[in-house]
Amino acid sequence: MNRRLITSMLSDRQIEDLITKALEARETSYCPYSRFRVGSALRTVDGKVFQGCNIENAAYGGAICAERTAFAKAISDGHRRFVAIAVACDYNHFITPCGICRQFMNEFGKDLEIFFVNDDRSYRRAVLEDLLPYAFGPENGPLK
Ligand SMILES: O=c1ccn([C@H]2C[C@H](O)[C@@H](CO)O2)c(=O)[nH]1
Ligand SMILES: [Zn+2]
Repeated sequence: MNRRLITSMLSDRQIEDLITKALEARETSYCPYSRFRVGSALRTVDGKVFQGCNIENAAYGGAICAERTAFAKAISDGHRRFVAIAVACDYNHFITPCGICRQFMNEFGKDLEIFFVNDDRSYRRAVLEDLLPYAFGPENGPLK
């Protein structure tokens, strides 16, 4: 199903909850090198929400983004199916996931809704498939 042109699968209340949790998750960000705090909140199909933050490293390449932190927490707790993720940074800015995160998230479903959250709680919404067109995913690799 192509969900790009239709409205969110989430209710307004669920969207607001995800926004609150993404903004809150910034507080735990470990970002002494960039000073760019990012928080995320990932909702599973059964309604659980996992929060994530970016975690940087003295060896800069070892950093992990807020999006992948939330996915790692959820997957390692046994969840594989997700409906949406909200991402927020500290600025008046609609942050969008980096290329590594887009590929990482695509493994678990190109239908994922992504909410880019501004400091004032306003947001933009996209579907992962539109952020990573012609993706190489599990249906193309050795699992196909
Ligand atoms: O969508 C994004 C973009 C960037 N970052 C992090 C990585 C790094 O710690 C800092 C600056 O790029 O922000 C995220 O967590 N998510
Ligand atoms: Zn990323």
